[in-house]
Amino acid sequence: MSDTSDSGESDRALPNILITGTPGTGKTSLAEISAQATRLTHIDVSALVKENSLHSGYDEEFDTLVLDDDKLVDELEEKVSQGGKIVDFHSCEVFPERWFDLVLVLRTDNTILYDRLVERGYNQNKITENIDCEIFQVVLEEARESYPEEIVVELQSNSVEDMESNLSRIQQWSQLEGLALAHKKRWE
Ligand SMILES: Nc1ncnc2c1ncn2[C@@H]1O[C@H](COP(=O)(O)OP(=O)(O)OP(=O)(O)O)[C@@H](O)[C@H]1O
Repeated sequence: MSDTSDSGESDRALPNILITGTPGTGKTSLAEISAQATRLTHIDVSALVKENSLHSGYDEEFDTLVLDDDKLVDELEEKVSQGGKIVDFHSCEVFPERWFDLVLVLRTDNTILYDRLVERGYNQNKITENIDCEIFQVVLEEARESYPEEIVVELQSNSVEDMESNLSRIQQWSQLEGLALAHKKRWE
């Protein structure tokens, strides 16, 4: 069953949310607690890429896997088209625009992000690359270029209070959007 009608409108019964942002900004943490608090299912893309070898090798310099975009999109298409997913990944331009009803870009202050990346054991090269990525807000610009501006929301993710506030916004939004989608389906 296609998930888009001729107008490109999705006919998902439950919304899809993408949580993106520089590595270390808290995507997986927020996605996990949000899935527990809503009817949305969490898809940790980084874990999926590793488990299903959705990459074309390993980049020694930046200590990272080289993503195979086509393999990833093929793997996710059916799952995401059903709706009701909260997807977390540090990049967003690889995904079709029609997949998501809301794109949350997490932002973290550089000093806080630096400490998190050190704690995670990243090498200096990888830390510098990610801090530069956050300073130049690479992921936010990528999200704004890839999705309609009105569905891209920037959220601070520095503290536990921020995480709690972000969670309650996701809970409220997913309930409202879920109602709206159900209403739309009922009256189509
Ligand atoms: N809002 C927050 N306040 C304080 N600590 C946080 C917050 N969000 C995440 N953290 C902590 O920061 C670290 C990184 O979080 P997490 O793994 O969720 O980031 P991520 O963006 O998913 O990283 P990656 O993209 O590498 O998977 C974890 O130790 C987590 O507990």
